[in-house]
Amino acid sequence: MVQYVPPVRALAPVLDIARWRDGSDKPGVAREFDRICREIGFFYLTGHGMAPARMAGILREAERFFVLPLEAKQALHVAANRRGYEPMGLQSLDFDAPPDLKESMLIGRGNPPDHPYVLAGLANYGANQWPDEAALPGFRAFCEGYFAEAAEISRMLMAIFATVAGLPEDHFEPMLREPMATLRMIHYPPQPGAVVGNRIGCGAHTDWGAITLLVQDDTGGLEVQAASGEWLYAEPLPGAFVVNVGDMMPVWTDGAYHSNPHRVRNRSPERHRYSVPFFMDLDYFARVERLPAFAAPGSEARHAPRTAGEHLDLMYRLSYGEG
Ligand SMILES: O=C(O)CCC(=O)C(=O)O
Ligand SMILES: [Fe+2]
Repeated sequence: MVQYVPPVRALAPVLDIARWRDGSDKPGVAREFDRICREIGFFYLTGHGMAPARMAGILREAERFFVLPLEAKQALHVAANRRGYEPMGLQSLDFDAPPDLKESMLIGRGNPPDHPYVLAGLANYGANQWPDEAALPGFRAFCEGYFAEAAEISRMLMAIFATVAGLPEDHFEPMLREPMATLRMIHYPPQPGAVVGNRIGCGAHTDWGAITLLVQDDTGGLEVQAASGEWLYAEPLPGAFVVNVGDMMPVWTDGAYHSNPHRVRNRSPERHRYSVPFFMDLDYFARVERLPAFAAPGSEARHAPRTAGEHLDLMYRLSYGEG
């Protein structure tokens, strides 16, 4: 358990990918991505192309969802495939800390029931649980549109990473064809005053996949731990996503990139905080191991190879106390 001590300064790096998107300086953007990720696996992403209205819109949809009566949300109670509504207090992202002060709505790609991964009973695939259209008009369509664009931006970041590693831009595509991608809408009630019993909005954790794209409202509260051990505020930057690399990156890069611990405390005395991370996790069966570009000659890999799905399953079980 990570004992809560407030941060000391602010997260700084900004990666602008406009020159990747228009093709004017792909190598320059790849170099900048690499430079930042070697320093800290967390940065603000600009030049990504998502309209501000869509970024604001997904936060608005999250708020519309969470203000529904509890019974309406409970009717969508999270299923074994990890899609649906997760009430307050179910998960401890810092595994042996008290449960997180948050409620969530988990949305995936909505694979059909005859999809082989759904038939095989793999979590993170399969049907979503949507509220009634009458109760929340437009919610589903908006979420699906956001999901598709967030996935595209994540794929672009993976193409940038492939370039850094001296690989073709589409190197990771086979691992992203059937991704365990998840949109998690989150509501954090206000938590003013001192932290009691080390219980906060979400406990210190790393993300478990490849890359995460986060949109947060202007309440603030996200905190990131640098490799030095120092905690940093990752306050919202208008128009930017907060992007972080997940646990697969240190494996690919032999520890050159950090999957930094982070946590949330909504310090506001009265404001409810809404945030929406989009987790771009790989295909369940993707095997992740050190890439040649990151292997010093004759050295042993620092991190054992792993299967993306097994890692995710283990982390889910630990964070829900099913360890
Ligand atoms: O709400 C946030 O700002 C971050 C949430 C987060 O880190 C997570 O759900 O993994
Ligand atoms: Fe996270």
